[in-house]
Amino acid sequence: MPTILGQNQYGKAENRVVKITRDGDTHHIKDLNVSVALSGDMDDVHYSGSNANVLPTDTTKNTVFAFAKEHGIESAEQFGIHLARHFVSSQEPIHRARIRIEEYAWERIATSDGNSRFIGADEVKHSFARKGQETRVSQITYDGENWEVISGLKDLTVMNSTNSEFWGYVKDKYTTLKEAYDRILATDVSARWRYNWTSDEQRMPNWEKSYEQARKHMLQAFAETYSLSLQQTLYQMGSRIINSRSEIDEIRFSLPNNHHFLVDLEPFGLKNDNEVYFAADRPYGLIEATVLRDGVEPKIPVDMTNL
Ligand SMILES: O=c1[nH]c(=O)c2[nH]c(=O)[nH]c2[nH]1
Repeated sequence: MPTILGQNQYGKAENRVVKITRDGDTHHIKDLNVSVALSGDMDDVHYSGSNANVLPTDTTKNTVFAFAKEHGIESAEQFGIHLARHFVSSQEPIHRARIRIEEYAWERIATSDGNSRFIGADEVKHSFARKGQETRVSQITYDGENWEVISGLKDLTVMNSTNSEFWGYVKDKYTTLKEAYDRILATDVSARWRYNWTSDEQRMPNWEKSYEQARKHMLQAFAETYSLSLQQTLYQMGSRIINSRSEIDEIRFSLPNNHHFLVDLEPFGLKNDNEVYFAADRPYGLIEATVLRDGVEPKIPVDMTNL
């Protein structure tokens, strides 16, 4: 049966590019997921395997990262226009470029009043929470006598674009990680906290207020901790909640370390001055721990996935 080639397109999908623009100590984030699909004179590669007209998908990926540096990311639309025009105008066999972009929105984390290192600023200049992501969760257990209330949240994505280091760790023959003195620290917070209220219904906590306050303290601790490891930041987040909310005795975190790797732009003659990052989705470090009020028995399960 004779066959003919129908519609075809190719390119690199889901290039996760994060661009930090540093305006003094105020940072701005653009976080995009960019997919490139090119089409044109591509019969030969399908019919005979000749790659003579094929710009590698790897090159389309590099172009996305290089353009983030060269042209900046003013808007997703503007960035997509630059890319599409480039592929069609620079490659004779390419007649059509479709650039799809998802943009993840971030908002600045508000600072605490008083003893913050960022007094005077309403918002931390380099700390962000991703918009509209999180899910609030709770588990209520009652045995006819006593209550156990565990509340928390998951999928609250946060990022510090500076004030994070990681060095001084153990190095064995398999260690290749370079020490970092200014890295991005990003995680999807999953936290569960346990209330010490168990029975007196007249003295029940105000659940709405407690949730808002616990969330706020946790975010402020994330933003205000100069981090030497995600473990240290986790402990600060937990102890900030325990110290500021007397109704909460225990909190457990599961924090993926969402790695952001600086992209090597040297091959394109470009200097990457901590601006353009590849946001990797896996594998990721997973940092988990419980923070307790001193003297309290831990009760939140180690594995919180079903909680
Ligand atoms: O904050 C971190 N903690 C680690 O334990 C770790 N391990 C690693 O490779 N990177 C990091 N970062």
